Amino acid sequence: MAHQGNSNQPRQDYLKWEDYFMGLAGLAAMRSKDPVTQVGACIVGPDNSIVSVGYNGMPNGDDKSFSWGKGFENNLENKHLFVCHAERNALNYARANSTDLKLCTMYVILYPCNECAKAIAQAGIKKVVYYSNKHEKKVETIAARRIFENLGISIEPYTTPNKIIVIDLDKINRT
Ligand SMILES: O=c1ccn([C@H]2C[C@H](O)[C@@H](COP(=O)(O)O)O2)c(=O)[nH]1
Ligand SMILES: [Zn+2]
Repeated sequence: MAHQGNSNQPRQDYLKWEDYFMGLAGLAAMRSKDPVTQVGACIVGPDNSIVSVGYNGMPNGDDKSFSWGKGFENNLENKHLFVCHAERNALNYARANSTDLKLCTMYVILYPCNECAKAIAQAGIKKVVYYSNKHEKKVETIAARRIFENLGISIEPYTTPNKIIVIDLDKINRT
């Protein structure tokens, strides 16, 4: 029997495309400084090329002038009025590179809010795959769903059972 390392067969447990793209969105989310909800988005071209990634963060990464709090009576102490959403950051980066997004798909960790849904629609993206819908009862999410439905933008949950993707950087040294 051939030693595994000498096999002439391709690996079978390689990362499938959907897992790769959602994994990249998850990796981008790990850059977020939001203490509660870290969101990442990955925009993918029709040829499976990575067009852009983004995550939620304060404008220009300024964490000193803005609070990451929420639930404060004074809305100006809450993060929500200030934080730039992952989807918008990914769209802005793609636009800065003049990419036509019409045939692209967006993979995103959280179901987009209404503002992101509008930006996705304006960019011409026709397919969105999301991981969590933990804010599904919020009016922003309900409005987003209406935008997607009315404009015929496909919004699908990520269904792959692969919820944990381990990145073992040192594996290369053991094989
Ligand atoms: O479409 C969206 C919606 C939300 N976000 C970001 C904005 C905030 O940083 C968090 C939400 O915080 P909660 O504590 O869960 O209210 O998610 C986003 O990037 N994209
Ligand atoms: Zn949003």
